[in-house]
Amino acid sequence: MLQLFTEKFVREGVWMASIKEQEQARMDMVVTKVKEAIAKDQANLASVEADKKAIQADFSNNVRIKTSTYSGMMETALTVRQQQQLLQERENNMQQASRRLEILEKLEKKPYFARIDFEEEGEGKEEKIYIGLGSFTDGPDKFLIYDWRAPISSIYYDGGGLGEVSYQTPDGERKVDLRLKRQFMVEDGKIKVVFDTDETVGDQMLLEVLDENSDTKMKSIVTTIQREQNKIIRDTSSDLLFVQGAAGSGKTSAVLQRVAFLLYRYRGKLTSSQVILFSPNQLFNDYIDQVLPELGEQNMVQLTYYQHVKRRLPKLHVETLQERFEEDQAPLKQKVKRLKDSLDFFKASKAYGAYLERKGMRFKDLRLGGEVFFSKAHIKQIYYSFNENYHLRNRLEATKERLVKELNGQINRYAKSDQVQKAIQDLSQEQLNALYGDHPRNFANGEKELNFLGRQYVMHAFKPLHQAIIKNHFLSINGQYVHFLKSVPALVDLAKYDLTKEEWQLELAQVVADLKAKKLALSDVTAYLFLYDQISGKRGQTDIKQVFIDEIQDYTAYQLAYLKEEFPRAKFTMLGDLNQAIFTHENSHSLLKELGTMFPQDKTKVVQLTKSYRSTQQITDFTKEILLHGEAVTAFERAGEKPRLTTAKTEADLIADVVARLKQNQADSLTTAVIGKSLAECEALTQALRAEGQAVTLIKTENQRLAAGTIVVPAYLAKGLEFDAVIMWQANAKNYHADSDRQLVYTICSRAMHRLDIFVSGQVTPLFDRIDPKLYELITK
Ligand SMILES: Nc1ncnc2c1ncn2[C@@H]1O[C@H](COP(=O)(O)OP(=O)(O)OP(=O)(O)O)[C@@H](O)[C@H]1O
Repeated sequence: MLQLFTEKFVREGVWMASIKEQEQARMDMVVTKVKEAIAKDQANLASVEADKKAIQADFSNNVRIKTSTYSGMMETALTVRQQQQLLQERENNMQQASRRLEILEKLEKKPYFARIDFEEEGEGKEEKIYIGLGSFTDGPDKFLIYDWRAPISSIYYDGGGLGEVSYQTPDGERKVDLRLKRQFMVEDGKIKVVFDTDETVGDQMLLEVLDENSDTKMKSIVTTIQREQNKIIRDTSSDLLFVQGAAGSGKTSAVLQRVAFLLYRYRGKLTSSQVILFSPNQLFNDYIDQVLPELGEQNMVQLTYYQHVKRRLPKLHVETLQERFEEDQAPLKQKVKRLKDSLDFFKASKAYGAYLERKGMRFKDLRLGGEVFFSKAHIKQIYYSFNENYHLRNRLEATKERLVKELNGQINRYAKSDQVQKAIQDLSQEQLNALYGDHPRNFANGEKELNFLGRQYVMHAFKPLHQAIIKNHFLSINGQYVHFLKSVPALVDLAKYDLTKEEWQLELAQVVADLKAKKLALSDVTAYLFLYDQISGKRGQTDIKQVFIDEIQDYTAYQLAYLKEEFPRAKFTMLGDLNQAIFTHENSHSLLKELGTMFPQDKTKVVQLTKSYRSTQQITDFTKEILLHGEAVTAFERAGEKPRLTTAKTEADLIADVVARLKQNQADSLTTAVIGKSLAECEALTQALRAEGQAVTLIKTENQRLAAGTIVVPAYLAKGLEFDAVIMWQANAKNYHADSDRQLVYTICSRAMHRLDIFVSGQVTPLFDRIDPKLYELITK
């Protein structure tokens, strides 16, 4: 029997070896052609560049600037325009050519990673295609490589076994009989390993990829996209695509692949600057910024919600990530936050906006030199003098127009006044020249000239006032926001949020004090901006076509509703794990419900990802038990060590063990992140580790870069990241006791790919009580 098996393996081994040879021969042929194409493209690029230089040289040598006559000026303008167009055309060609060249250079190293053989229904002949990062042809329609985003490539990812499968084309669904699915691991044009997929070796390649070590930059998953991830990547029909996925299930990876897919699918109609990705923090932005370039695409716009709002409020201190995380929330604050974060509060903001169309606007006097020029009562009277067809935007515009008109009237009146006329007589020649400016000095008579100078003089003096009108300085946004908060009891049922009117008054006093100190909590910022947008009639950014929001569980319904108003033409992809809500806690579970009311049902798709790829089976089995409903999470079968929980009486007793662990990890070539709860705790630990001779980098703010080697990082900055080994520092009952800490503990532990250690002095967090002791190793010091 054993002999039979051995023979079978030897036979298969020999067979695979000859397949590898054949495939390598084909790959060599393709690489040669890619090289030829590179040489051709380089020559092309050089000639376009030379062409561009020639146009520039021609321009500076031959264009004579003629400004003495009108026709001369027109002629010059036309020539300049023509030259600019020529240059622009060359510039576009160059950009396209260099992008193509970049892809070809990638293809030279790794032409493709998969082959599929299939027969299309009704075609009667078998086809075989190779799939890589970009398409490459050898003559019209002779594809040597298919782009992974081409419709047909989908069947490689849609997986399962061989046999009948279907794929979507822009013209509808097509069926094929899939006969072979072959994967290649390639380095520098050489095939290292070939896998033929059948029932027995389904995920061999994935296993190899997941076994690799972490990096300070995220990598693309193009070679091993899984079926459920493929659905997310290729969806084109939803206005809202909501991806709920376990930690490490590939949400971020899939969504970055999706951006690349959409840029390909809508080439010419969608550019990377029309795609925005909101990330949890700046560190994460930095972590993922190589994925799209690796896929041969340009990065989309990437920012955090904080950056997005903060840049509009430069003069206010907006609560930072750290403040938000580390503040101790009193029960009243929590109730208030629940209300302010809700869709009810958003609706109240809208209702208040509608109310302002009739009354309630707050204005500030417009002053000049300390004197009231336009009083707030006057401005208010103008504002509400327009009929009810005027909405807030038109009302504001019309008010400004009226104020400018009145200002002009005043300017004319002042210009003729004796006071001004006298002032002009006293001006020096230099000051007069400044008043004339570029204006021709051929006045019909002296009076006209004096009038002109008078106007100029007054206009100059009134300029700050004019600016103040244009810049809406007569609006009182702080006063208006406070007024809105005062009106809230009439707009929302406070009892629904378990709040009394007295409690709301307390909150109001707090916001007033905050605004005086030029501060704003994050839960007020969005409502504040939205109010300003309504009053000023700011239009949404209609050019943005795709908005991606990662770690959606940390957003509030209010913020999402606001983003939807801001990007009215965009389709949304939101991804998150309601089990990792570290800022919004229990609210996160109602988020999905609230989202459901914001988008049309038939245009909303919810996809669940339950398989976790990041961690070994042992780590995933452990981390999912931290959750109350973790049973839905399944581990990808990759074996590793059990997580280890080390306890000691005092913190000092633990340091030596942490150091020993770090050394072991280094010896095993594993990069470690030590994750603590607060920044203060991380700072203290960093010092202790450094005193023991460990070179560690402390990540203090999100604006830092992820360094190679061991890092110490507070939990709220570890979102979305992953590390070979994680040391959770001080998982004690003091740090993590409430049920609401569960999600944070889960987030920390689920950052580990290959090894997880937990250190505790004092009492272990009760959140571990429910974990089966068989799932970890307990070491008591
Ligand atoms: N199809 C895949 N092929 C290869 N690797 C994958 C695949 N899917 C996920 N991974 C890997 O699993 C890890 C986790 O992926 P990712 O960070 O995208 O997950 P996530 O769902 O966003 O996680 P979290 O919510 O915990 O931040 C990454 O290392 C990623 O490369």
